Amino acid sequence: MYTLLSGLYKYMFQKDEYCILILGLDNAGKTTFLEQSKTRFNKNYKGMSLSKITTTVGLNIP
Ligand SMILES: Nc1nc2c(ncn2[C@@H]2O[C@H](COP(=O)(O)OP(=O)(O)OP(=O)(O)O)[C@@H](O)[C@H]2O)c(=O)[nH]1
Ligand SMILES: [Mg+2]
Repeated sequence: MYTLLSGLYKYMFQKDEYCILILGLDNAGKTTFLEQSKTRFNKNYKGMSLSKITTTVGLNIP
């Protein structure tokens, strides 16, 4: 019974999770696209100014 109820709860309230790979050459606009997407779809996220985005060194894990 507990499993049934917890499964129903998860089905109703859990958010879907997606994995997205952004692939492109240097200076293709990957970081800009990521920042713009986060700004557009996350109301609480205050986006980085476009002029401040420079070449990414290492990883960019959101
Ligand atoms: N005109 C134009 N410029 C863009 C667009 N998207 C990004 N840029 C510019 O392209 C340049 C590189 O953007 P980045 O987002 O740093 O590119 P990146 O793919 O993350 O680069 P790396 O981190 O070096 O791999 C920046 O000067 C951006 O302002 C676009 O849609 N149009
Ligand atoms: Mg980058």
